[in-house]
Amino acid sequence: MAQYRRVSGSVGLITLQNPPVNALSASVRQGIVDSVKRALGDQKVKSVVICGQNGVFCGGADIREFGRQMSGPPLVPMIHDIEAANKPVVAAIEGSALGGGLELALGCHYRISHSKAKLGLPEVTLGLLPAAGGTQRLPRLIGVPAALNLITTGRHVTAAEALQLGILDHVTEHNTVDVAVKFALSVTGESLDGRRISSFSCAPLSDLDSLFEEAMLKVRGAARGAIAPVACVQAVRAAATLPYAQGMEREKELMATLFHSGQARALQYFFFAQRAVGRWSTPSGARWDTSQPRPVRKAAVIGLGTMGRGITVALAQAGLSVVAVETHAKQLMEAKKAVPSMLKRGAVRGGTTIEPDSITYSETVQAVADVDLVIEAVFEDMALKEKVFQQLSIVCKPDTLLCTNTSSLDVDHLASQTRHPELVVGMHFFAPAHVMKLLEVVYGRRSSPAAVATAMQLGKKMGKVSVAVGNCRGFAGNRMLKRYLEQAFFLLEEGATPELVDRALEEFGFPMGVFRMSDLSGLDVGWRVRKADGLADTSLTGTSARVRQGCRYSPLGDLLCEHGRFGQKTGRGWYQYDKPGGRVAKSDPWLHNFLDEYRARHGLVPRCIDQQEVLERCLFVLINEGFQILEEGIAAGPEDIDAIYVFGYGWPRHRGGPMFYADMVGLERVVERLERYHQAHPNVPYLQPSGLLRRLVANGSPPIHKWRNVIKNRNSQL
Ligand SMILES: CCCCCC/C=C/CC(=O)SCCNC(=O)CCNC(=O)[C@H](O)C(C)(C)COP(=O)(O)OP(=O)(O)OC[C@H]1O[C@@H](n2cnc3c(N)ncnc32)[C@H](O)[C@@H]1OP(=O)(O)O
Repeated sequence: MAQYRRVSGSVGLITLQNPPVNALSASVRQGIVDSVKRALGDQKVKSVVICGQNGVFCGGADIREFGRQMSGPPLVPMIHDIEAANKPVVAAIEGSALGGGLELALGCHYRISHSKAKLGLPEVTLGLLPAAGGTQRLPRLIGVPAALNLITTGRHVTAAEALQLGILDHVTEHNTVDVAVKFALSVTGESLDGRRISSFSCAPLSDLDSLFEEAMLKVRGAARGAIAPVACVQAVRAAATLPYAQGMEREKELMATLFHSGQARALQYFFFAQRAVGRWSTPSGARWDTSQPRPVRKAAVIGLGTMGRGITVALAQAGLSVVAVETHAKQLMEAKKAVPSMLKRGAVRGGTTIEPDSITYSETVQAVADVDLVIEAVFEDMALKEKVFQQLSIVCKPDTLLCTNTSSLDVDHLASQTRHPELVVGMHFFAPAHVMKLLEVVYGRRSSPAAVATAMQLGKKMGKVSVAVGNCRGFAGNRMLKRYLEQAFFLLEEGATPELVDRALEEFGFPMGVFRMSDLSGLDVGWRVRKADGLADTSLTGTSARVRQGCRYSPLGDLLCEHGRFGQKTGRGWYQYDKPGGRVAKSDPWLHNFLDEYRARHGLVPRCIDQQEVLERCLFVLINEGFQILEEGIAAGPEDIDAIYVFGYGWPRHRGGPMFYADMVGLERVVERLERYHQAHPNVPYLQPSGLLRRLVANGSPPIHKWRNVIKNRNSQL
């Protein structure tokens, strides 16, 4: 709703009231319409101020209303009537003016903002465009290039930048509503002719066609198949080339195609999913709202390889004082050079400064005696990690939280090496650790609720999306990835090429297909893990070469490594590169020959494989593992898995995440295809639909937001 009152004798003050962000729900829109009518009809009122309660102007349209039957007054005529008013209307912006909130402000005659406010049109991130006149008013106000940038990226700008761009008329450090009321009094009676943005023309540009061509190329390149950025460019083009009324028609048309699209549904689901992962819970009953995080002021990182350096930077950027430990003198020396320059680059990007003395370096573990939390990031070797945890348990304060950055090893086993296993959790970062948004927080059997809460909160402080997951081989992300990789190898055995598989996945929206990705991260990484697991044994011949533990196995990756092909670093992998460290993947005749010979050796007759099979085999098996993970309680809900895949593995956000994608495709279809592939490949057990997936189908395939009920019912019967 909106509250209306008269202040300072002649100013009608309209306050939007819909906590927490004063989103423009039906009742808020009705409140605005009623209040504006009242203010304009009251002779004592000479000017109007619109603000939001609790220090937030408006977070935009109420996203929760989108999937439902829309009711209440529509935004476009509401904003039109404000702009057409014959009394000055001033927007008093505090906190955020986003989406429909900024569009409302653009309909006002003046905009005054607090210096700490953020403004933007983030609709594109929800699969939409600013359809309440935003695409037509903003270019008229600030020019086409700047408006294109804001509308196609959805980025939030500070009040200072908004003032510079011309979005704001004034920025204040004081009480914004008081300043706006005084300002409203001062402009009473002045002409509003030059204040209605819809009456402006866009500033002329010499070569409009090439500007829009370039913009289109840029968004298509970055969008990976997302349709909203393209529609945003088309709508801004309408602003630049058509009169306002026709531009508004075009905006409406384009919005109509986006509003009910699967991409908009996916992106809006993902908006809430990201926030849902913060409300974590574990099967033992620990929860985000009942667990108290411990304060962490000083942290340590053990091991300054690539991951350790990134983690050190992330901690320092979060304002912690960090002890960085590396026992190898050469590695320590290199880290001492690399970390400050990573910090410097980060500071340039983020416009911040980090005190270089917030990091101290040491060659001995003894240096961590007084820290609140340690993150171990040594080489992925259990014996080495065991030793580090034994040492830490002796050296650290008894209440120091001990975390491991392992990507797959057993957190419970590491906890058992310490005196306080309840203080041990996994903090699985993704490379580069100071850049990637994802953090898997892995709780062990004995991890205390406070330990989980502390790691989750520290992740948030570092700007990460922290997802709590249980302890199992590979946790959630890598466990699912293993199934995806296996299928990709099997497809090569059956006749596919790396190029075909990668093209299918890239057209789906992944930034890189599985083989290009493996070349980038290094084929030796997986080889080492498979060797440690006793899988990589290329001395086996005949049928046993392609079977391990009774299941189908492909030694293709192991064979490539034996040929010294580790990917980009060696200049050869699934593709060839112009030199070791080269980045541009080129098709490699050697590899195709190698695949032909391999198939012939094993009596495999290559067949034609289409993109649909690639997607179904690779993605459905990954999704199936996701259901298994949900069933086992390793992840608490589908949102956790989706956040992991979007933030850590390049799953295209406009497809919502693997679990949302399964919901979109239809669970029956996923089961049907998995069963078919399992029949064709009976020695691949992971193609068999998981129990939870089958149960959901048996329960009528409820929508994704109801899956937790099915999981809960199952667990309560155990
Ligand atoms: C057919 C024609 C139809 C025309 C329709 C007109 C279209 C208009 C387009 C829009 O306006 S779309 C909405 C655009 N706005 C946004 O994208 C802003 C989204 N919100 C944010 O970015 C942030 O929430 C914030 C405003 C910057 C605040 O951030 P903060 O970190 O302080 O809090 P959060 O944890 O993010 O949010 C708190 C709480 O509020 C919920 N929420 C936030 N914004 C909205 C919203 N616009 N609608 C509904 N709910 C919103 C958020 O989900 C959190 O609740 P939860 O329970 O924890 O999920």
